[in-house]
Parts: sequence; structure tokens; C-alpha cells
Amino acid sequence: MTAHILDGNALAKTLRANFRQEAEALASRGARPGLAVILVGENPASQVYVRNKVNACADAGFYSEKHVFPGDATQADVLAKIRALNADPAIHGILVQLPLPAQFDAEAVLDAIVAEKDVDGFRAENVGALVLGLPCFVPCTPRGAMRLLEEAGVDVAGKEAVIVGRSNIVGKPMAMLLMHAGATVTVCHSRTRDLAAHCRRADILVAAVGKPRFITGEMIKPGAVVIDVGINRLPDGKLCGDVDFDAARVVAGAITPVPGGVGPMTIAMLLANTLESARNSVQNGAGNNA
Ligand SMILES: NC(=O)C1=CN([C@@H]2O[C@H](COP(=O)(O)OP(=O)(O)OC[C@H]3O[C@@H](n4cnc5c(N)ncnc54)[C@H](OP(=O)(O)O)[C@@H]3O)[C@@H](O)[C@H]2O)C=CC1
Ligand SMILES: Nc1nc(=O)c2c([nH]1)NC[C@@H]1CN(c3ccc(C(=O)N[C@@H](CCC(=O)O)C(=O)O)cc3)C=[N+]21
Ligand SMILES: [Mg+2]
Repeated sequence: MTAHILDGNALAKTLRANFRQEAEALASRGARPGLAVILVGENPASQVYVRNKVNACADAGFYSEKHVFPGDATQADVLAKIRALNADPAIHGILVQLPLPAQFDAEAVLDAIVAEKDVDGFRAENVGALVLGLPCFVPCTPRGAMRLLEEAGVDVAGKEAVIVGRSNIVGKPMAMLLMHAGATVTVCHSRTRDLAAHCRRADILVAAVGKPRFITGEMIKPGAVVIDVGINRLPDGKLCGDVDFDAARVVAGAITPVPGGVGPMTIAMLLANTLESARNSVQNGAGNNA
């Protein structure tokens, strides 16, 4: 058996073309979707992701701004910028690239973004709404992973879903989305006993660990759908996921590659959330002049 490859690059490209049409429709109503990305410091990986986000905006006909601060910037500098962006009608989404340098209180910084522009969905109000099943900005990475499952034609209801990783930005919201979709969800982490046994029960296995090739072929149930969220840079400079792809693809029914799987979908869903925010602003009579 060779797994079906879930192509995030191709799906993201299709989505961006749809977003472009909606962006033009909103622009004609005075609200071209606008995203502001804040980057603090010179983390090379963050620089790549921010560049990808800005390029994706351009490709989808969105307005975007990039605000770069030096690594020794103060929290007050960044907060002042967030306040200005909160009040700027051309901006519908604000993203502060994580991680922030050590001198920052990341929670306080994210909290400064008004909830209406929290397109990452990281603020407590958003997380609460997600748990309650109320309208909210669904965090981009889990939303992208769910979209890939949909694309694969996976009927989630009743399935055993196992997530490895319990972070606030990936594992926890992913668990909530899968639960809402009807899966029986298990969340594993560094304290889990007999991780392999949990993983082998999974019809849907989501790896969000941050360790290269941590999930081996023997941990995968034959025919399972494997979603690899991990982005790891190897010493030779190449990217790899949290799943041993070559071993997994001969066991799994479907699998996302790294690169080209969840990563591009994260960026597509960031655009989707920004579009949603722009649409909300039109409904609330607060468009812009872009
Ligand atoms: N494709 C994309 O768009 C994105 C990719 N990523 C990537 O996804 C990966 C995960 O990111 P993130 O969630 O932020 O990472 P975190 O480091 O915040 O969380 C990692 C999780 O893995 C768990 N873990 C660590 N070691 C083990 C182990 N030996 N056995 C079982 N569980 C373990 C940790 O457990 P514990 O809680 O007990 O410490 C933790 O819950 C990274 O590679 C990151 O780069 C992240 C965001 C977006
Ligand atoms: N506020 C905030 N929001 C985030 O969503 C956020 C963040 N901070 N900090 C870091 C993580 C990580 N993340 C990725 C997004 C896209 C790719 C991506 O496009 N990956 C490409 C490859 C990129 C490359 O070549 O390095 C791919 O997988 O094909 C990867 C990782 C978003 N994150
Ligand atoms: Mg993290």
C-alpha cells in the first residue's frame, strides 16, 4: 500500500484564487482585506514564514504591511504599534509572529490585539468561543489540517483521532475541532505512557511534537490518515516533519508531506480569517478606503 499524498501546496493555491475573487468584491465595497504582520528580531525561520505570509497576501489581492522590530526592541514599542493597528481601518488582521524574544511577555502582547483582528485566534475570548462552538477565528494550523482531512474525503464522525502534542496553538485547538466533528479524541504529550499503543489505535493521527521523524512506521495503523504538523530544520538545511515519511507512506492510507502539507494550509487559513474579518467590518459599517 502506498499512501495518498495530501497536497497542501495545490489546495492552498486553489484557495488563494478563490480568496482573490472575494477580496476584489470586498475592495469594491471599500474593504480590501488587510493583514499586518509584526516580526521582532532576526529568527531566520520566522523571517521565511513572514515573507511567505506577505507573498500569499499579494497573491490573493490582499493589502499587507510588515512591521519589523530589532531583537532588542521593548515591549512598549510593540504595544504602541499594535494600538495603532487596532485603530487602523485598513487592517483587518494583526499577527505577531511567535516566538517573541525572551524579554517579552507574549501573552500580554497577544492580549493587546483587539479580538476582532485576532486572526490567529490566540486570545482567550477566541479560545473560549472555539470550545463553546461559537463563531470565532479558528486557529490557522488546525483549521488548515481539518481542511486537508475534508479534501481527503475523510468522514471524521466516529473515528479514533489521536493527537500527539498539547500546545495552545496546535494540539489543543486541533482536539477541539476533531471533537466537534465527531471523532473520539485522545491527546498525547510528553507524560503519556505507551505513546506507540495510543498512536496505533488512530484512524486519524496528528503529529505536532516538534521532533524530526518522531512518529515511526510501527506507530501507524494500516490505512490511517496521518497529518504531520511538524516543521523541523535538519543539520543539512532540509525541512522534515514529525513523521518518518518514507516509513509512514507504505503503511498509511493518506499522509501530508513536509514541506507542502500543513504549512501552506496554515497560511491559506490566515488569509481566510483575514477575509472573514474584512467581511465582518463591512457588516459593521466600518470598511476602509483601500
Ligand atoms: N505547519 C505549521 O503551520 C505549523 C507547524 N508547527 C510545528 O509543529 C510542531 C509543534 O509545534 P507546537 O505545538 O508549537 O510545539 P510545542 O513545543 O509548543 O509543543 C510540543 C508538544 O509535543 C509534546 N511532546 C514533546 N516531546 C514529546 C514526547 N517525547 N512524546 C510525546 N509528546 C511529546 C509536548 O508535550 P508537553 O506538553 O508535555 O511538553 C508538547 O505538548 C513544531 O515542529 C512546529 O514547528 C507549529 C505551528 C504551525
Ligand atoms: N503568531 C503566529 N502564528 C502562526 O501561525 C505561527 C507563528 N506565530 N509562529 C510560527 C508558527 C509556524 N508557522 C508556519 C507557517 C507556515 C509554514 C510554511 O509555509 N511551511 C512551508 C515551508 C516553509 C519553508 O520553506 O521553511 C511548508 O511546510 O511547505 C510553516 C510554519 C506558523 N506559525
Ligand atoms: Mg510553539
